[in-house]
Amino acid sequence: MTVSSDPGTDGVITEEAPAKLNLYLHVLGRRPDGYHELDSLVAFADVADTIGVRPADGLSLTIDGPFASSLAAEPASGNLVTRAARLLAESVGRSDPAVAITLTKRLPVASGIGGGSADAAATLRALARLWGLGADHPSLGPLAARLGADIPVCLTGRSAYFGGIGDIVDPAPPLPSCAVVLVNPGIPLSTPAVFKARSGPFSTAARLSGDRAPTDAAGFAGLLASRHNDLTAPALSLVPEIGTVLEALSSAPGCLLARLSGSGATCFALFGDEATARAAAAKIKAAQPDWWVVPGKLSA
Ligand SMILES: C[C@@](CO)(OP(=O)(O)O)[C@H](O)COP(=O)(O)OP(=O)(O)OC[C@H]1O[C@@H](n2ccc(N)nc2=O)[C@H](O)[C@@H]1O
Ligand SMILES: Nc1ncnc2c1ncn2[C@@H]1O[C@H](COP(=O)(O)OP(=O)(O)O)[C@@H](O)[C@H]1O
Repeated sequence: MTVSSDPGTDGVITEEAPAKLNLYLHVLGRRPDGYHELDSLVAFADVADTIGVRPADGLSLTIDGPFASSLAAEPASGNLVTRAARLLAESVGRSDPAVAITLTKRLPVASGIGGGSADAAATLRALARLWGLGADHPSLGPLAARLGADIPVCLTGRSAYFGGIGDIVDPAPPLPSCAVVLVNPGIPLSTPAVFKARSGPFSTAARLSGDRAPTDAAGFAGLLASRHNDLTAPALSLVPEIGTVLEALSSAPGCLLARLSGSGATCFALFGDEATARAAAAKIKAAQPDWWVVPGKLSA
């Protein structure tokens, strides 16, 4: 996780909020409360929103960046960033968060890469630094879980398995260096709607055996190929364009694996090196100028 010096000369503390990718996602069952039990290997890409915090008279949130307009219609009080700030302030006995927060929104909203969850986790980390609480303050984990199923894994920012409904986070073995391309067709997809559209039998858990992942991207993609994302069929039923995105990624030269992330509609493909990923991204963007197409790499 990249962080700025602590704090910057302008008094702002920044934290990156990277895109989460579900390298595989198996749905194991449905609990009586409607939540689903999951088994997923989660990794992060070097494509991120940025959170900045600085002391102020009261709590405020300013959103900029290419996807700021996607959040313009929602009240700032409902944003996961301000909810995270209020909850952390309450839990450490601060009556008011008294911080000005800036969110630079580069990740598409409601797109299966956990941008909102990453923003909330980055806010918790930034405020823990601003308030001198320490990165392992005992309030952070429980607060993350209260804010959303994906947020505990985003708090660590490292590749991990998640189990339970996303609240059980276990370290994953070191992943090989992999280049990626992320593609979103510009259609938001609601996570509850996708879970609701899921049908059919449940899967079994499929963690990689042993404590090692292959050391090369091709071997790793081969292991992932025998796993899947169980939300692909319901997501496709709601947004058929996902099929076009997966085809564009799969047919790109050098693509090792193309898959939907989370509940979609963002898809990713793995490549052995960054030059090949950049070439694939340029070709897809030229054919589909309205899509969000970003090359990058998986973080360690
Ligand atoms: C599906 C995943 C996979 O990583 O990612 P996204 O597609 O959202 O990025 C996550 O589990 C999403 O986590 P998150 O987006 O935090 O979900 P939450 O806000 O807690 O839940 C939103 C809704 O999704 C459904 N939900 C979520 C998680 C889960 N394990 N089972 C569910 O059934 C429930 O209907 C819930 O009300
Ligand atoms: N900071 C935020 N960024 C994105 N979405 C947010 C944020 N705060 C609240 N939300 C809400 O969370 C929903 C899910 O957003 P997001 O995390 O981008 O999607 P996903 O869970 O599919 O990866 C959005 O539709 C929006 O209403």
